[in-house]
Formats: sequence, C-alpha cells, structure tokens
Amino acid sequence: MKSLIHVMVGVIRNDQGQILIALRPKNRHQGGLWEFPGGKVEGDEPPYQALVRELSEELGLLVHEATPLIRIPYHYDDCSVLLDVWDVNRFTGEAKGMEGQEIRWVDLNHLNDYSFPAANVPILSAVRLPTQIAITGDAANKDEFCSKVQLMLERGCRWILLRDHSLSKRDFADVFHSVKPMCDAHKAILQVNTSLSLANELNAQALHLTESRLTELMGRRAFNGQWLSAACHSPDALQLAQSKGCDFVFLSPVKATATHPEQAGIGWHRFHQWVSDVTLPVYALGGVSQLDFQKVREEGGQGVASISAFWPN
Ligand SMILES: Nc1nc2c([nH]c(=O)n2[C@H]2C[C@H](O)[C@@H](COP(=O)(O)OP(=O)(O)OP(=O)(O)O)O2)c(=O)[nH]1
Ligand SMILES: [Mg+2]
Repeated sequence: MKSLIHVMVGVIRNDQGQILIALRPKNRHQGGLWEFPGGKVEGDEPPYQALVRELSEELGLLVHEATPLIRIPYHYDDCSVLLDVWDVNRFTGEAKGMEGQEIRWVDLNHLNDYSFPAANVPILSAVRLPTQIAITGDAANKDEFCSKVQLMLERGCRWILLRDHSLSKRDFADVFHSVKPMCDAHKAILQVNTSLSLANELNAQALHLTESRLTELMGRRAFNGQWLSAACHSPDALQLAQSKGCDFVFLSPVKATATHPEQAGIGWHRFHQWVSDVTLPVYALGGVSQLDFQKVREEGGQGVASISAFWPN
C-alpha cells in the first residue's frame, strides 16, 4: 500500500453562500482542473495548523474556526492522497490568488459546471448535503401528518425523509403529493424511503433505500433523481452502497434507541473506523440528535439523521 500524502482542503463560503474554488496551474499534479484551496501538511505539522497556513499562503485569508467535513483517501496513478476536507466556519480577509492562480466564488448549483480532480466527487456531494436530516414519524391521520411536517419546516428543517409507514403505494403517493409543495415553499428537499420504481414514478428528487433494496439495486443509473442514499448497518453494507454509486449513506444504530432498546449501538469508535473505509458522506442515525453534531464531525460523519429529534410530539 502506497503511503498517503496528507492534504488539507478548505471549503470556504461567503455571505451569499457561494463557495471559493481555484484553478490548479497547468504544470502541477491535476493541473488545469479546479480545486478547493489547500495543500500538503508539512512534516509533523498539526493538520489544523496546516489548513490555516495553506489558506493564508494561497488566498491571504486568516481562518478563525473550521470543522472537519470529509476525509477521502484516493489513489491516482502517480500518487496517493488523503484529502482532509474542512468547512471553514469563520475567516477574515478578502480572498486573492496569492500564487497567481485564478479564483472564483461559485453558487452551489453551478459547482457542477467546473471540472475537478476525480478524488473530489464526494466533496461535491458533501458541500451540498445538509447537517441534519429530519425523518418523519407517526401520525393519527394524513392531516396531522402534514401539520407535523409543516412544523418541522417552520422550525428550519431543510431535508425531510418521508418514511413509507407501511402505506399502500397509492396512499404513499398521496402523502408525497401533499407534502411536496410544502417542502418546495421552504426550498427543502423531500427524500422518499420507498421502492425504486415508485420513487421514479413520483419523479422524486431523492431516494433512500433500505439495506435489502440496496442489495437489489442494479446501479446508480436505475434511479432518475439527483440524490440516492442507503441505510447501512455494517462495513459490508457501506462498501456495497459505495460500489453501487450511492451519493451518501446512513449508518445505524450509533446508540441504543428507545424504539430498539435491545439492539446495542455500534458506538463512536466503530462509527469512526467504518466511516474511514468509505469515501461517502455518512449520516449518524440511532439515538443521536443535533447535540451530537460536533461529535459526528469529529468522527468523520456528515451530520445527524433522526426521527425523535425533529418529529413534533
Ligand atoms: N488543494 C487541493 N488538492 C487537491 C484537491 N483534489 C485533489 O485531488 N487534490 C490533490 C492534488 C495534489 O496532488 C494534492 C494537493 O497538493 P497541492 O499541490 O495543493 O499542495 P501544496 O499546495 O502544498 O503545493 P506544493 O507546496 O506541493 O507546491 O491533492 C482539491 O480539491 N484541493
Ligand atoms: Mg495547494
């Protein structure tokens, strides 16, 4: 196994939510492609310090606070890198191409117009995905269900996962069509947890697969929408989700939950180890809430997914 070159990478957003990218000079490795600014850790330099140094040297920015986003080990033909990507939460200064490189602030929905190195695919997902996914719970009837979804939206949820609650296909479609305009009005993504065929029929933007549906999936292109995720409970399932082209995954249960108290959680140590072996954004699910967000990021995850933390009582 070739040793990995540790590279610190910063995702820098301005007040308009645009992201800073830079053009790699033609004569460098992966030259002519766009990158998120950053560079190699030097000797035994602490990684966070390397991030601060690189963004100062390359852009003239002073970083005050950053949070880990995703780590991507990647083997190019000529070298192997570990992209250690951080969200820059606070910085001062005005970005300039200090090494003569072209830089651009780009809207999130225009990032795909730029060519990045192959290793960057999961970064492009991670920067668009939210920190929280709110999963729907139970309700006495459809009206109550819709009111609860409305409340979640008003409380700021911007990614809602609609569970099928053992509904018939027709009832699920009915609930979907009621909830979709509510989500659109809040610019929230509505993801469905249902069969591939129904998700395609509904023209859903995002689909979540159970582990058994993941096993049956032929490949990423079978789903027509933008986002495909899968529920994973083991390292094998994580690898399967990655090999089948899922854009992100849920790993559960991290902790024991009220609904499944007999099932021990995998715990943070295994969460960290298993996440290290995939290059996908991973949501922690099972007994976690917004309060665990920092911990999730420290352990390599993207964010938290939960029913109880978001579904109104
Ligand atoms: N900074 C950055 N590097 C990336 C990205 N994607 C990607 O594959 N890489 C690779 C390209 C390089 O092999 C390596 C980064 O090295 P670099 O050339 O930026 O390193 P550096 O700033 O320390 O420059 P130098 O001192 O080696 O000249 O990581 C990305 O988005 N940002
Ligand atoms: Mg660099």
